[in-house]
Amino acid sequence: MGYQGEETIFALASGVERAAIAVMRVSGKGSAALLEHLCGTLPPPRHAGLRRLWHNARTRESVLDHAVVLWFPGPASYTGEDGFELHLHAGPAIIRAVSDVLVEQGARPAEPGEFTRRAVVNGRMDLLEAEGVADLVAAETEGQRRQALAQTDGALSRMYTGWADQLKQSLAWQEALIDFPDEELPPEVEQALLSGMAALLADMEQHIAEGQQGERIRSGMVFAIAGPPNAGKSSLLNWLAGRDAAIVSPVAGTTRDALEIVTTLAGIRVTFIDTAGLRETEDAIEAEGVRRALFHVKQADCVIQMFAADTPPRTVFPGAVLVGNKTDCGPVPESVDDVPVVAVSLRTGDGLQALRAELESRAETLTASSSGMPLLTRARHAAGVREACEHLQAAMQQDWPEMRAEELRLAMRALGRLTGEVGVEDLLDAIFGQFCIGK
Ligand SMILES: Nc1nc2c(ncn2[C@@H]2O[C@H](COP(=O)(O)OP(=O)(O)OP(=O)(O)O)[C@@H](O)[C@H]2O)c(=O)[nH]1
Ligand SMILES: [K+]
Ligand SMILES: [Mg+2]
Repeated sequence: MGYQGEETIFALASGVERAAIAVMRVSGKGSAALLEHLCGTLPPPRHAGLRRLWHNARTRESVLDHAVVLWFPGPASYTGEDGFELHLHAGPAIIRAVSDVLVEQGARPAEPGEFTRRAVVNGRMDLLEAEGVADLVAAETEGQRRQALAQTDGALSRMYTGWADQLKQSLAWQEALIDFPDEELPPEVEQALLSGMAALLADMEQHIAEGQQGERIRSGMVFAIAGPPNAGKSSLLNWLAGRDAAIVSPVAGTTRDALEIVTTLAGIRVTFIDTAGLRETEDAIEAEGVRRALFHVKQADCVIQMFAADTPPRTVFPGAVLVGNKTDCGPVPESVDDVPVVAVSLRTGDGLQALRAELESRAETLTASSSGMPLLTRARHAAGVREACEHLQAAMQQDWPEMRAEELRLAMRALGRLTGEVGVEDLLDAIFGQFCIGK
């Protein structure tokens, strides 16, 4: 603790859009001197004070603004360093004038994510929590907000740290087995060691298996609408979008290019893709459309398979939501291949509420954690846990005690890299480069 960034950095922490107030954030060694230069006396720590900001408070040279000032002495600050905030009137000329004084006095504009990076370097948060901050700032949906907030609160960090502790415990036992001849330790120790490792491995594997769910919440998911021509796929897309996004016509083969709309379903960001009607065709362009439709069916998190009342499908795509359209024209079968059919009419609105409920429940199922464990949210996490799993597996298969201990150490290191405890210098640039300036 007590680390002070040699360079004092500043950035506008509020957005660039027109607003009443702009928050200028400053952090680093020179903060106290800078704030005194601007407003004379420091307000009490973490208490808002109304101050005149001067070009130079000592000489009382030209007032820049009247501002609310907050003084955050380290180490109990966001970055762990001394820092302060100025709540300025948000006029561009004021922001420029204050920035100019800060630069004159030796501060420099912050790089993207530099405040949070300093917070990590100073031990105020770990890497996972920092990634949570980035996700929280970017969150657009309720699901993203909830997940990012949990990660910022350390839910994922605590789980990984707990796993690393269990590995450390196993390692301690393993080393005891190495150090003491086997007569002195009861055989149950070896047994307990192995069953502990097996239980941990099962948890990790479950976590990886649920990995997609967290990534789906974070980046959203894709529902592809597919089925034969004239089933009403484009009509469904327009209903979901609440506007005439796609061309609807009685001509079979109207849709060629896949068309996307983005909306929120049960708090999850969902992209719906309308695709070309699936059929054999001589038309080269339509054939390309069909090829793309099949590509989207394969890639999607969920397929909405549509058909018109009079032409039910012979086979159902795996996991599809089956929708029978045009109930106004005739009866729709209750199920196909034991898969229940949601019967609707996009013309009359019949069944659409039930369809929305079904789609929402799909969105929830596809993003739920069945184990109750916090979900991993990035490919980086999946790769790290997978690596830890591989070493743990290798440890369990090892008969040679020293090698087993080494595999346990490697598994611990893989988890340590996730929270940023070990060897992450190279990771920092990659992670913080994606932040916005001012965070
Ligand atoms: N009677 C009736 N007609 C419908 C209904 N839904 C859609 N239609 C009509 O069916 C025709 C085809 O609808 P589209 O939405 O273009 O069907 P599509 O599946 O996108 O067709 P392609 O893009 O050619 O594959 C249009 O004339 C729609 O107005 C419905 O519930 N009842
Ligand atoms: K059509
Ligand atoms: Mg269409």
